Parts: sequence; structure tokens; C-alpha cells
Amino acid sequence: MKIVQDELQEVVGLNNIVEEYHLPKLQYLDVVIKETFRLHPPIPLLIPRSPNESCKLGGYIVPKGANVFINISPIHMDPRYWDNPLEFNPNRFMSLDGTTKFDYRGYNSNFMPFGSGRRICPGVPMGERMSAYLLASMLHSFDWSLPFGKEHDLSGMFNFMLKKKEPLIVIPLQRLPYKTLYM
Ligand code: HEM
Repeated sequence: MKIVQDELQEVVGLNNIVEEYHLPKLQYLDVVIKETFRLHPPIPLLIPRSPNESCKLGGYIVPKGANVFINISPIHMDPRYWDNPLEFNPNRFMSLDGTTKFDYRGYNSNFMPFGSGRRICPGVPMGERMSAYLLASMLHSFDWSLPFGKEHDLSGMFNFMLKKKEPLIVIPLQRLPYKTLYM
């Protein structure tokens, strides 16, 4: 959180609120969101496919009309593609030249939080922007802490959409100097 807030302070400044034009400059925030989507993809089984002809895939016969689910969680955590896959390490998405690796267009078969192919999420541009804008605004305008004695429980509840098992309760604290920035 501290590194993202430092980046926000540099790009946005404490006398401003986050605007859409800041988003392309928030590269660390971008890799934090990518790493979060890697470890916690919001739709972990994508939307099921159904072949209109029987076919052979990876040595298995997939019958015509079968429901085929693509479970991306184990792909996102496969040690053949990711070093220390269970570790939260946003820097794995950062290239040496300072740009970020991978996008959401589904061309990398080891990272596809918005799916891939003809049925890829049509809301990628909006989903990508809104996730960044919301998180940036919340982290820029507030400091966040857990209630006294509470630990952060990251366990999820399996469903069509990934949900937290326990709701997250956090305490916001004003971070910007002027109250007018909150109106
Ligand atoms: C963080 C935000 C979002 C995530 C992570 C997400 C993720 C996904 C995923 C994984 C799929 C299945 C793709 C596949 O099976 O290959 C999907 C489908 C879909 N998404 Fe999203 N989505 C997001 C936001 C949105 C938004 C903002 C919209 C609309 C404005 C949207 C509309 C749809 C629709 C209509 C489909 C079904 C596409 C089809 O079956 O052809 N999504 N989304």
C-alpha cells in the first residue's frame, strides 16, 4: 500500500484528487492490480464453452455439446510459468525498461483474468480503467487500517464469481490536507 501511495503522491500530488488522465502514469498501481487478478481472478472458471463437434484436446476427447470449464486459478499459479507462484509480488509484471508485462487481451495463455478468444470479456477497457480508478482514488484519499487485533483473511469462497469468505472491514483515515478535496 505504501509504494502505491508514494506513486500517487508523486503523480497526483496531495493537493489533488485522482483523475482519469493520471491512470497511464500509475505503473506500480497497474502491476499491483495485475498481481491481484493473477492470485484472485474474479471469474476463476471463465464462462463455459461447448464444442459443436467432438474434438481431441491434449490427448482427451471432448464430446460435442460438453460443458468445458477453463480453470484459470491453477494456470495463474503454475510454477512452470511463475516463480514462487503463491507469493504476492507485483514486480513480476514490471519489465526492465519500466513498462508492464502482459495485458488483458488474453494472448498470454498463462495470464487471462478477462478470459481469452472470441468470448473474451467485452468490458476489458472499462473493467481495467474502473479497477485502477477506484483503487487509486481510495488509496490516494485515505489511509486504511484493520480494526485493532484483526488479521487480514484472504480466503475466498468458491462460486461463479470469486467472493471473500469473510467481509473485509477496514478503517479509512483522511490522507489529503484539505477537506474540500472530499466534497
Ligand atoms: C474487473 C472487471 C471485470 C473482470 C475481471 C471481468 C472478467 C470476465 C471474464 C473472465 C469473462 C469470461 C470470458 C471468457 O470466458 O473468456 C467475462 C465475460 C463478460 N464480461 Fe466481464 N469482466 C469485468 C468487467 C466487465 C464489464 C465492466 C463489463 C460490461 C460493461 C463486462 C461484460 C462482460 C460480458 C457481457 C461477458 C460475456 C461475454 C461473452 O460471453 O461473449 N465485464 N468477464
